[in-house]
Amino acid sequence: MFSGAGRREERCRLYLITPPSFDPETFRDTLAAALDAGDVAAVQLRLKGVEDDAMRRAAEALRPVAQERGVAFLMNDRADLAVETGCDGAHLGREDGDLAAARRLLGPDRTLGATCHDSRHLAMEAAEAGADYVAFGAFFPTGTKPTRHRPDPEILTLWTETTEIPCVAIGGITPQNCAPLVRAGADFLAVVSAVWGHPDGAAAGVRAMNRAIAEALA
Ligand SMILES: Cc1ncc(COP(=O)(O)OP(=O)(O)O)c(N)n1
Ligand SMILES: Cc1nc(C(=O)O)sc1CCOP(=O)(O)O
Ligand SMILES: [Mg+2]
Repeated sequence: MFSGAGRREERCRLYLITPPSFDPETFRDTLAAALDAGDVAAVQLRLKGVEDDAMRRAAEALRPVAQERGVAFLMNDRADLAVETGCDGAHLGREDGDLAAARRLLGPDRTLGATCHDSRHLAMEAAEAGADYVAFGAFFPTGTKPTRHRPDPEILTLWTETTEIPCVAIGGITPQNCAPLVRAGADFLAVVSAVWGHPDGAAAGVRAMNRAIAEALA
């Protein structure tokens, strides 16, 4: 999905991150409905401040829903748990351990993603350490988590012009504001609220994001 420098896709795809809290058994159906509604490249399991067993249970419930549909399933923060629970990869931030060590743990075939805030320097270091994609953000204010960095969309253009490693844009992205990021070259848009918080449900959220991406590229 993300792996393989030199194989960037010519389109921009949706990357879903799970809501801040949910019941895995109930959320399984919500996730299935969202993934059946349109094009989604990846799902990230992001649960903060919970025990490892809660992450394991959530992965066990949700991973098959994604993988059965050909959607990559990534674990946030933890490369070790990603391997243990059969995830397709892990996303690590600056506080989540050494990227090169995570690369070794994940092996060559699983995906490694890295948070790079507003810094091309961090992104270049991440790519050198073996990241399959780099994530820039937060592009817009978000209520999902506190953020300190506000990159200009131009960072996406500068990145895509100079490297083959795909880039993810994140932070406050909605159907209404995503066009500049898509046009600047984001390979993926990562969202939480735009889909799980959509007033007409998550499936409508996926359809709205897909439509907005397509319109931005038309
Ligand atoms: C795709 C993607 N990009 C950025 C993040 C943020 O990671 P991090 O900085 O480690 O913050 P937390 O998500 O762990 O709170 C992400 N998770 N996914
Ligand atoms: C998990 C996360 N990381 C960010 C970063 O800037 O690194 S912003 C963010 C939250 C994204 O949620 P929403 O789509 O609801 O704004
Ligand atoms: Mg993290």
